[in-house]
Amino acid sequence: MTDLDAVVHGASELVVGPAESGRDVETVADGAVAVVDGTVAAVGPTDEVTREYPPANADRAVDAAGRAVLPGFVDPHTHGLFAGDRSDEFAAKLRGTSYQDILAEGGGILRTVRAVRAADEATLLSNLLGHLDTMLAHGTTTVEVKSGYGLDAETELRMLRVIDRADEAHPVDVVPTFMGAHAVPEGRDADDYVEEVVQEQLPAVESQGVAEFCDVFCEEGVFSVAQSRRVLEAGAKAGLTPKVHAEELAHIGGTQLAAEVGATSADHLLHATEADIDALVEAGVTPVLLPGTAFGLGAEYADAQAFLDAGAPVAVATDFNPNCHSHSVGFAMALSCVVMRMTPAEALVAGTRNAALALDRADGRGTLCEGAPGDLLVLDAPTHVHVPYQYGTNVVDTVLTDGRLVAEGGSTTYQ
Ligand SMILES: N=CN[C@@H](CCC(=O)O)C(=O)O
Ligand SMILES: [Zn+2]
Repeated sequence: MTDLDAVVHGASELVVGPAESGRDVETVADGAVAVVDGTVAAVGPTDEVTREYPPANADRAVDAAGRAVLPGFVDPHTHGLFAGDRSDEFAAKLRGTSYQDILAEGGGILRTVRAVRAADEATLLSNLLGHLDTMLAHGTTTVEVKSGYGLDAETELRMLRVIDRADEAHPVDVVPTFMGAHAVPEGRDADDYVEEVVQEQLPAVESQGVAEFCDVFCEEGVFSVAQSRRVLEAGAKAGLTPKVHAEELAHIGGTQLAAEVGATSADHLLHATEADIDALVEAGVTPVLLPGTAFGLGAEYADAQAFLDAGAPVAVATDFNPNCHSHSVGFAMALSCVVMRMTPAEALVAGTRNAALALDRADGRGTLCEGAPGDLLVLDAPTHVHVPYQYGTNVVDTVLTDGRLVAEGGSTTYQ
């Protein structure tokens, strides 16, 4: 027996997914979508879809009433599990203190590490679930969450366990990434710590089966290309797919490394060169741009146009973390348009289908094509353009995951 979970109909604009060019979106006017057993069963004009799937027969019928319907947002880069408060660093950065200075003085990531080590599992879980609620109300239906605020086997595993429990408990689909190589712990030598990650942390993560990706902060003054390669190759042997934080604060070669190790994504890329971009495209690595981070740091932005012109499937993410406290993919899309000069359609594809590529999801996620997960949004606006156009406003009204209503009017509704 199949179950007609939901029929959403009467959309002024139903965004199915990227158009063939990859730089535009395919839309249906007066569109509808039917979700059966958690999966999109039909999309098309309202009269056709509702003839086959009458709203009266659905567990949930939603009259979009002239508003836009989009695929749920996918956020492929966050450090969304943390404890403590770093708002004072925001103020210090505004007065001119650099991110690196804060880190060198034991602040930044290292400060969050101290707070996370001191937090119990229940506190961490409650923190993460709270952030997931906010993300969901802003339209995120799939999110990647990294460990990396433990920097020892015990705390890294605690973080990954919490990420797994949050995935079980929450309607947002949570993708776990191990990032033991997020910073060098205080008082430790980087080479020595890399060996701890490889010989102690990775085997523990592998034995618990609690992570899908392995990420590393390949950055001047953090982990060199050689150290990052060591971690990513050991991660791959442990069954974890590589991801790389590359060329964020300086250009040191993380992008070429991402291409060499066949990473799923290379992220940040503020200082990537033309040769780097070509290498990523050649190797099929998805570039993930994080304009919210550049915004918060007052830094230069990645050259989105160069990536788009090279034919790269540009993805955007929030990089939600204590240094970039934005839960909103819509805000990242607004910055993508206003600052990186992407079109609203390019920004939407970047925050949906391409973001799913950055998480190796080949199940149609980030689109509303037949067979895709029934994760979708009804905006309080007539077209997708309103997501970046109404920057600073949450234009997401209704959220369904797997065809189930989970948020409405800015609040979650699941139990
Ligand atoms: N750059 C490294 N990691 C994070 C920042 C984490 C933090 O400052 O706590 C990022 O991607 O922006
Ligand atoms: Zn990051």
